[in-house]
Amino acid sequence: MLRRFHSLPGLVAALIVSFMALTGAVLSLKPILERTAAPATPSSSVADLASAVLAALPDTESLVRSASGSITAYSGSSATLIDPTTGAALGPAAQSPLFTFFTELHRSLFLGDGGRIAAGVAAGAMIVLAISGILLLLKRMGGWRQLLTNPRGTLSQRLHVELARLAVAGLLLSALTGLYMTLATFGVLSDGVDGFGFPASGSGGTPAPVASLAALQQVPVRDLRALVLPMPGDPADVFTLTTNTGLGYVDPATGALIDFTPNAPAQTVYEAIYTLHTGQGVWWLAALLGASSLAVPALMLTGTVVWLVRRRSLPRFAGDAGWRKADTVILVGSEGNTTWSFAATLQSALRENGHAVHVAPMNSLRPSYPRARHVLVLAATYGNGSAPASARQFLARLERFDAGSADVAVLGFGDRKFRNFCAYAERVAAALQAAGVPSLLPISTIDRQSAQAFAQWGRQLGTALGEPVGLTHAPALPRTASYQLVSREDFGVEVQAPTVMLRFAVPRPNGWRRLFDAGSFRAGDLAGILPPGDPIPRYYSIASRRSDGLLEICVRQQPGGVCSDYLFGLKPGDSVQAFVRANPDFQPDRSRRPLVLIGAGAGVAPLVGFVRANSRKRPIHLYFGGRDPDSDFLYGTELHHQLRAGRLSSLVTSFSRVLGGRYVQHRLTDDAADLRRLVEDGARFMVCGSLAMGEGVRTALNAILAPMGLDVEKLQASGRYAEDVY
Ligand SMILES: Cc1cc2nc3c(=O)[nH]c(=O)nc-3n(C[C@H](O)[C@H](O)[C@H](O)COP(=O)(O)O)c2cc1C
Repeated sequence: MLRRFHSLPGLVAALIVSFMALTGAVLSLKPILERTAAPATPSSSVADLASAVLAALPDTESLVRSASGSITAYSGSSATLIDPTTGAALGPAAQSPLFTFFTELHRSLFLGDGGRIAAGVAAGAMIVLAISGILLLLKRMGGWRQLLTNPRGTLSQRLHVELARLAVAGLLLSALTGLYMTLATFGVLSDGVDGFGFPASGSGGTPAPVASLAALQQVPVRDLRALVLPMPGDPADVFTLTTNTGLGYVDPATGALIDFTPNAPAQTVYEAIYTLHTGQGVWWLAALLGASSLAVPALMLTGTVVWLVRRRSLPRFAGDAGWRKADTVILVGSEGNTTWSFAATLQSALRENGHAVHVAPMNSLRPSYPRARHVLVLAATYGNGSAPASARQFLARLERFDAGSADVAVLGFGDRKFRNFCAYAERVAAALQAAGVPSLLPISTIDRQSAQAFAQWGRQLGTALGEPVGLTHAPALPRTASYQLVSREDFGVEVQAPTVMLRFAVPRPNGWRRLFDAGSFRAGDLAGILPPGDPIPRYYSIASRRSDGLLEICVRQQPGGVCSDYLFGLKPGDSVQAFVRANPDFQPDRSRRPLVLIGAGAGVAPLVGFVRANSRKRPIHLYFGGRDPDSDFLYGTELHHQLRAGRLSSLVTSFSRVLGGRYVQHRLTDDAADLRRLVEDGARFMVCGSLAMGEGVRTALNAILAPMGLDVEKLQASGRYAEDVY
């Protein structure tokens, strides 16, 4: 919803908003130029100034002081620029035709009231864009604290975020004040100016010299806005004096101030808002507003690219029946998009059978589907059994769901090497059952995108529907790039734990392609590697950052492992097909509380990356498990260096193939008292390694935490325990 708010009015209003912003940016030059030519603020009085001007220009009818401090004397149709200190005439005052043109263009596009309304609508659109953008950013970065951290994603996404962060305050200010001024123009809000009352009449006495008039002597020139002189030959006429604080009249004979009316509060507000919008008299504000406005076309361009990329990444389904007409609804919970390709195969098989099919993300679950007889939910699982991106709102939406006469089948997609195999799909199936939605089929699961298992499920579905459903699925290849191996280091061969540290050069797309490049990554993210001839990627945790220019992973050779065998065979100069994938569930939080990192073998790779990035020197305690310090102590030299540099507070190692060898979980038990103290200080745990090691660590930590009334599950529920085990 938020995204739709940010993109739909965004694209529709982008052009007019950009136009308003660019004309506004031109106008912002005016206060800046005026500032460069600004006269010194004189300390003299209005009486002295008027007297000096009248001596030089006896026909002067009025004096006007601009927000930037320049003074103009008007007489009939002639306007003369005045030196505010001496009152001397400096020459004819000419309005810049450029600024006059742009002012009118910006206010009304030369279209009268219609243009003024369009300008107001553009201001409203800008407000919607700015606020929805801030909320999206908060969601994306994970809260206020993270708002200023480095953005992620494609170059266009990063540029969009960086520019928006710089410009949003100025743009919101321009838009809010612009909208206020439009509403004031049409009388919806008051500008506090109710027209002038009748000017008071003077005493009718003989006019005294202007320099001697007390009321004018008391007003310094810096407070003057305008002084209208009395008509010569009209003894009853008076001076009309407008100052920063109000409007009054001055008797030309006695110099007394008559009927001074202070500005109404609404006028003061209007004037403040006018200044905030135009930056008049405040050059640095004008510069800020102008610079923010210049960002708008760039935001429009990068925003459009972001929108196009997102659209391109969502699979398109030809012949979608729409949710109102569909008899079968397929809902997809996916993060890496592969489940969408299974949905496409299913959709086309059902359409061939004559079904009206609608396919949508699980997040788009509607309160009801009027004609649906079957709802088929295809859901992947992520992290610790959590929902993939396109399903995060599903369970909340389910509370308002009325299945009507439809029944439901859930198909889970996952990977058995994770502890919570298809756990999210199971949660969805349980929630549907609890909501009383009748079941078409019991839940089934697909391990590692198995096309055979999918075809088998198709046969079960066909039996339940009473029609053959042939699901022949050809997995779609993920979009990859070529990563060339720069160097490799081998470990653990002597202790039967061959592990290789591989460093690849990060490919940099050329020219405009960089805008679409999603190749940014940080330690803890995943490198998806495609072994030749195999469409299913294998994921490895990354130890480096994109800015290092290298993608570094550690791979343990698995007996019969297709991908690990392939990677072990690589020589420097060889290339692999790979892509990177964010792994937000396995990232250190931004707090300064202690971090306890536990890793064994190749699992230490992302943890070393977290230590490298610890420039704030947050307390980090690392437990490393291996077999023999002489053979598989990965990153041993570097970790000792990080200890000396203060990025690592303590390093505890544990080797299993040495005399009295032990596993890393045993070292945790040795340190139980210290660990409990760290937990009291709010420590967070991050564990990376094999499934068996992950289980051992859990068991040890549960025993350590028990006296505190805590366990790993509780820490996990409060976001203080993350694991990446396989
Ligand atoms: C970072 C990551 C975490 C995963 N966590 C789990 C998990 O906890 N349980 C599971 O069964 N599968 C897990 N998987 C496997 C995915 O669910 C599986 O590959 C699925 O087919 C991906 O579908 P998608 O590409 O549509 O998102 C994980 C995959 C990745 C990349």
